[in-house]
Amino acid sequence: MRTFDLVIIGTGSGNSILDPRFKDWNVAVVEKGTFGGTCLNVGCIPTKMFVHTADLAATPGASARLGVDSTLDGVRWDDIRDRIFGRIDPIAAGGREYRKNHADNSNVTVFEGTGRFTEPKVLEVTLTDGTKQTITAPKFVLAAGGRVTAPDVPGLAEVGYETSDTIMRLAKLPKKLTILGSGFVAAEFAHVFSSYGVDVTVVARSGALLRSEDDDISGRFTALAQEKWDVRLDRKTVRAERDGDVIRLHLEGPSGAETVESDVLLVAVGRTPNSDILDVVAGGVAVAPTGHVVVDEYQRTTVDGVYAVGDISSPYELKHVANHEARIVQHNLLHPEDLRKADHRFVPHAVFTSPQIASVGLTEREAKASSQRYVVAEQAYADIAYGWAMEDTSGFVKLLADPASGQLIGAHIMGPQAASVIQPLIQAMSFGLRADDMARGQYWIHPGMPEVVENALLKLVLD
Ligand SMILES: Cc1cc2nc3c(=O)[nH]c(=O)nc-3n(C[C@H](O)[C@H](O)[C@H](O)COP(=O)(O)OP(=O)(O)OC[C@H]3O[C@@H](n4cnc5c(N)ncnc54)[C@H](O)[C@@H]3O)c2cc1C
Ligand SMILES: NC(=O)c1ccc[n+]([C@@H]2O[C@H](COP(=O)([O-])OP(=O)(O)OC[C@H]3O[C@@H](n4cnc5c(N)ncnc54)[C@H](O)[C@@H]3O)[C@@H](O)[C@H]2O)c1
Repeated sequence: MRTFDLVIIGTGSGNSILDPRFKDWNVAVVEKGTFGGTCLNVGCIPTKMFVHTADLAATPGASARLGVDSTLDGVRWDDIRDRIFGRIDPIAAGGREYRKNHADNSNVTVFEGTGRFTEPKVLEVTLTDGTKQTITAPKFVLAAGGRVTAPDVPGLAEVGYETSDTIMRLAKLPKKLTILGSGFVAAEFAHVFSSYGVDVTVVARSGALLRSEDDDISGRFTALAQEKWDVRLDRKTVRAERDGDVIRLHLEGPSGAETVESDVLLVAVGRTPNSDILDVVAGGVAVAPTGHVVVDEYQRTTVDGVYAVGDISSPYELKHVANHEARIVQHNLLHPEDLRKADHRFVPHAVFTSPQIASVGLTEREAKASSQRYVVAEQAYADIAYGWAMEDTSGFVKLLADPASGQLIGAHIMGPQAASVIQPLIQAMSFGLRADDMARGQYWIHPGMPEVVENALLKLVLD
């Protein structure tokens, strides 16, 4: 058994923990897949590169009503795909090379294989050549992320479906794509592929897309989606079958039995933490019923010296959360006498679909359920100067605030650049700025998009 000072499992957010301050630590890094993890290789980065090209491809369709006539001559899938991964793959390879062979990392040993705990702080790694190595350390960081799941639908495993891990590398663009699921991945890839001219069907088991968003966002997004995609709501997927090049889903819905056919099926029904593959329970680490490793506010697991970060322990499953937690663990490893807490008070997210969506804090549904007093204000993009100039028809900001304290408790935006427009609201919530002070205590550039936030703030009726 080899002994290290620190073992890091997973090279997504885990890889960012090491810096020159660890130069005197004898560190083992364990990775079973591609260096860099989900966000770099199959998540945030490539998806947003596809979304950018989708936004470009969608422009001719949106600009004619403003008097700018252009046509989309075509989408060169092979070129888009190869350009994107031609930029990403070398970063992953470079990250691996740096950790394995660069002089900066002479204190780091990379184990390429799958780690599995056999007892507390003892990890057996099955290397890619099939051999096994056992390693131990007083400190561990569990950063093994999560993986795509699939529902238990008869025939599904046999039809050859895609997931977010595989769909971006398709050999050719499909004519017809069915997406099973109606969350983040579904909304983003429906936008990408429909903008490229693919005929998209979205199968949702509930009555709305993105239903964990505020009901106004989810409702309006679903209505817009129904204009662009074949949206099947309240559908149970009963069976899947392949018939030559066609994948057929048998559904049951409000009007009875129906089928949907396509040449590619994307399954996008969520992810599960990799705590089972890692057998953290054998390592003495407690796991929640969701499969997430249990951590305290310092990102400590139930085993002394063992920390966890990112999707393996976080219900948010977002890269900015994993990054924040990695910085907290980095500090806590280096300064055990001065531990820092992770801050999960106001975790925002954005869905890079069309229109873009961003949100932070409570939805109105959650505010109602919490029985706290709240006031609501809404502002349409169309009624601020820039949104009016763009002739935006669907975008809006919805704010919830506590009228007694003046504090914002939730912000929900659908519309152009929502992921950027929301940032001052995240800042206000994080630093406790009152909504009225925020509106009146600063200039808002005219005519800038953030005026939609200013006007929503001004509409809040506080005590
Ligand atoms: C399609 C898609 C788009 C996304 N877009 C966004 C976005 O726009 N914004 C955003 O904030 N988030 C986004 N996310 C979520 C984001 O990618 C994740 O939250 C983030 O990557 C999690 O990082 P992590 O370090 O926890 O895990 P990962 O990056 O998944 O890293 C875990 C690593 O551990 C390795 N590993 C697992 N088990 C073992 C084992 N037993 N032994 C050795 N190694 C192991 C894995 O191979 C992997 O490399 C997206 C996710 C997906 C799937
Ligand atoms: N922009 C971003 O930040 C971004 C983008 C993509 C993915 N992600 C992350 O990746 C994770 C995975 O994304 P996702 O879209 O797969 O998950 P999700 O949790 O966002 O959505 C899953 C969807 O599948 C549906 N579903 C679940 N079980 C089902 C079943 N048996 N049959 C039919 N539908 C079912 C759910 O109702 C939900 O609509 C998310 O949690 C998210 O945090 C983030």
